[in-house]
Amino acid sequence: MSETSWLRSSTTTSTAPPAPGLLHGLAPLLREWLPRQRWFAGKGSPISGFGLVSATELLPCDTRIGTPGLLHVLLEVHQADAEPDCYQLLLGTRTMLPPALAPALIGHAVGGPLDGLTIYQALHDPRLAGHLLDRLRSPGRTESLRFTAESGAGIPSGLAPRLSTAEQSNTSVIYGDTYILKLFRRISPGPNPDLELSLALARAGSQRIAAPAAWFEAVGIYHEPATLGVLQHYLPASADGWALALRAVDDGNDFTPEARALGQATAEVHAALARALPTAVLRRQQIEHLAASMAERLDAAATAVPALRPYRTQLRTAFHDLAVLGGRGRSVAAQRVHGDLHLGQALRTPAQGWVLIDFEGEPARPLPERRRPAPPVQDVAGMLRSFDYAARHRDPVAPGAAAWAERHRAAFCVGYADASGTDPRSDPVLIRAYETDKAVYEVLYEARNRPAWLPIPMSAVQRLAAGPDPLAPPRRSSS
Ligand SMILES: Nc1ncnc2c1ncn2[C@@H]1O[C@H](COP(=O)(O)OP(=O)(O)O)[C@@H](O)[C@H]1O
Ligand SMILES: O=P(O)(O)O[C@H]1O[C@H](CO)[C@@H](O[C@H]2O[C@H](CO)[C@@H](O)[C@H](O)[C@H]2O)[C@H](O)[C@H]1O
Repeated sequence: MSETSWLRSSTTTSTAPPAPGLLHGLAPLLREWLPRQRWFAGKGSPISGFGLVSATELLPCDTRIGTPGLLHVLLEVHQADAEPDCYQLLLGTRTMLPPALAPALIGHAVGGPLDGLTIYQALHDPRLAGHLLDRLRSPGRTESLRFTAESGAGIPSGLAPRLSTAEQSNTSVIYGDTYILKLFRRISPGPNPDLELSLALARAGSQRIAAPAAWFEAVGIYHEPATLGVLQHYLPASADGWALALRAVDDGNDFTPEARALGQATAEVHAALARALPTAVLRRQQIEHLAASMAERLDAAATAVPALRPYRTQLRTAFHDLAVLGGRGRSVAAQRVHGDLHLGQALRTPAQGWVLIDFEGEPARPLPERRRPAPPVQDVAGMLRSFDYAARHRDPVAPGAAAWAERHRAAFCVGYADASGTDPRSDPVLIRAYETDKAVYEVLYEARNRPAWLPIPMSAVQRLAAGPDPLAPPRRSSS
């Protein structure tokens, strides 16, 4: 027998339970390997157990001629004091006998031998990454995996794959500078907003996004399909806004025309989202609830980061003012938004100008919350924070940093107003609440991930705690 089918005795389908044998073999390998992966969100807490959600053999390993197998796994990871998270793995399987793992793949081994096979990260193997593209080109089901191509996508075969080297929370493969496949790592039931929003925008004719060409989902496992990966058009020769802004700061160049164009692009995306997807009007109760959730996030962040505590009382006034706004009968328009907009999420392209990517929202928030309509000022606040980050990335208290940030923040708002008719600064209570909420999130993010960067959001915390921005342009009455 030349074909080694791992799952011959244990194939998982939507109707059959996963075989414990497979999990038993994989568990010790994964316990070591998972915490070392950048996308693994549960670092710092030991893994207490695994649950196999599904295992699908997309390609059997042929031990006779030495061709690799491709195994798709959804795995529940249990850790103390937390709900289990579900992760998506794409595992390559190759025989231990010659021809063994190619030198280029050795660094990407997960472990083995397991049933005589070495297990490795499949997307590093061009043959397996190519097989996945082939699977996306031909719609249909393989057990609990459903592959869909956008009608008329016409995805060609044989595009050379390369793994993206970008710092990211998921894993992406670029195919011949034509497509980029993002494989989501942490999986939740329901449509991933990155697919949901970019598909809605593409179908509405927006040029401000990378249009999806194909995607795949897990079906029959949860109460609704879970998005697993999206193949989008690749934007060649693009540069991300963060890199461009840093260069402008370092070279002393004026970046305000780009900031203004980015404000216009953001407003265009918001307008298209409001047309394409459900909107809502937030009234007293919802606004008070919003303010209360922001205050809760502040409390949680202050518990985790002592540096925040001296500013807590003053920062709370931003959320109190928001609640008062609701109490006075003001309503706030809400719609689907990007949810985690910053300069790194904007690509400057030669053909389309600014394009926004990664509509997933803040990965730490639960999916239903990320899919809820929100005031579009949430994205504006994210981008305003990003200009402040760019100005202070070398030295948070550099002379001139505050002025650079203010000029570019203002240019972004002017651009937003050009395209939408409304300057976000005309709603100072709303924008201060959202900017405060974002700065608090960033304090926690930096404390956990990049402690050396903590002074950047802390400088914003000090500014926001001091009260409403004295440099703000004429305001509309908030009552
Ligand atoms: N359509 C695209 N064209 C070109 N580059 C892209 C495209 N989509 C993403 N990228 C690049 O990949 C990086 C990571 O993408 P992103 O969607 O932010 O991933 P993640 O959600 O995993 O962080 C981006 O910063 C960008 O450099
Ligand atoms: O990369 P993600 O989209 O997952 O976002 C997370 O990481 C970002 C950093 O990479 C972080 O953004 C913060 O740092 C940026 C500079 O590196 C800055 O431009 C952003 O304004 C600032 O918020 C983001 O908050 C976090 O969710």
